[in-house]
Amino acid sequence: MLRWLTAGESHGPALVGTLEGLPAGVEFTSADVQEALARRRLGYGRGARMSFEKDQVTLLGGVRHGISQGGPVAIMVGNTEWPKWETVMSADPVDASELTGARAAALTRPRPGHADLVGMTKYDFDDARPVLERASARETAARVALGLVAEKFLEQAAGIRLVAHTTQVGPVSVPEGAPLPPADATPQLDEDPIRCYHPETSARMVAEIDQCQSDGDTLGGVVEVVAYGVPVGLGSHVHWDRRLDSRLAGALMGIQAIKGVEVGDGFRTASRRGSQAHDEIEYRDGGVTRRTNRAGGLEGGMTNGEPLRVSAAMKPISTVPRALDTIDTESGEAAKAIHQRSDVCAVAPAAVVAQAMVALTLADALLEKFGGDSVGEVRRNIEGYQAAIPEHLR
Ligand SMILES: Cc1cc2nc3c(=O)[nH]c(=O)nc-3n(C[C@H](O)[C@H](O)[C@H](O)COP(=O)(O)O)c2cc1C
Ligand SMILES: C=C(O[C@@H]1CC(C(=O)O)=C[C@@H](OP(=O)(O)O)[C@H]1O)C(=O)O
Repeated sequence: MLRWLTAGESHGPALVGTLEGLPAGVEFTSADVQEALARRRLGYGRGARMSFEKDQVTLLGGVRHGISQGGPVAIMVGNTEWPKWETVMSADPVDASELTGARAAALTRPRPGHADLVGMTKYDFDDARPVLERASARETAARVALGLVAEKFLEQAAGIRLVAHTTQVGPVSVPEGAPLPPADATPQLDEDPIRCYHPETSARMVAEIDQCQSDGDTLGGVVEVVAYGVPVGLGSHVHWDRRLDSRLAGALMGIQAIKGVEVGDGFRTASRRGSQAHDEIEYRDGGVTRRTNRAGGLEGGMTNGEPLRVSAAMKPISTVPRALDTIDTESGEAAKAIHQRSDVCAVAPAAVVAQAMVALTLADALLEKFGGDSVGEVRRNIEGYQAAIPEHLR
């Protein structure tokens, strides 16, 4: 079983991620983690904070000389902006006279679409700061760090490769039937800053973001994660919480601002007839295959050997520059929501986060099916299982 936890606040000194249950022998370095974090920062529509703040990676435990040791992996993602926030976000008590300036003032105009108002009520705060600090998607940096480790494990133990792409920004979508990005795809971000791998659509998405920004508004969209080389039989049909589709949906819905998840063609299959919705099975090129992959590689809650495809729909960024109506919790009057700066569209970084969550979920399912305390043992277990599948069913 693989477990993961994160801790830390948006303007705290660092985020920390812990991954427990990772076998020994997974090769990765702090440079690999740093690279994954850099991918999460990029993407057209990100706000000013991304340009000056830097992530500083420290591998705190569970890895030695670039190889996992079997113990919990702990990764710290330091925040270079911490000195500016040291007093406001100090863990230890500070003298009230030290708390000065706009950052120290209580935030009493909760922003619609954020956790601010409900969090203040639920946790009994008269300031939204403690709520927004933890609700912020800055936390996804820790998940991406852990997801990179899970991805290395998947590739080294099972040859599984993941790629994530943007399929929709606001009303602009990649055309139906466009080819999936291949396993080794890396977008040229100067040509495709939205990570959609479809140049013509990418340009339209960028134009849509520009228009939205000049209108003082924000955008959401849809991302898809594809996993290639997943063995048959991860997950199970026997119980609801063992179905891999249910676990993937939960993992993706756990990302800030994700409001819907689709497996394969998802909602589109609801409008089709059965003959146009399912994937007929055939022998081709000496093996069993599906003629189409509308199911996204999952049947009965189990992987079927076809590329796994899961999509997540992101709502538009909640902090709208053309400030939305709210209330002031201190004065009890109507007010305009606070807006300092924010992303206009964060769909491209959400693709990187979605990839991390799918990697962690698949790594957990792989270990559940095959077990093993080292990468070599997991690999041998997969090979043994595959060798026992009758030839005419492979
Ligand atoms: C990668 C990423 C970046 C985000 N950046 C912002 C942002 O700059 N401003 C903002 O208001 N919301 C941003 N969000 C979304 C908020 O965190 C989210 O809307 C908020 O937590 C409430 O959403 P919920 O109701 O799904 O929790 C971002 C989300 C993600 C995944
Ligand atoms: C810092 C990150 O994203 C932040 C997520 C976020 C939010 O409300 O979720 C709001 C923005 O921060 P701020 O409100 O301080 O400008 C983003 O920059 C990050 O992804 O590393």
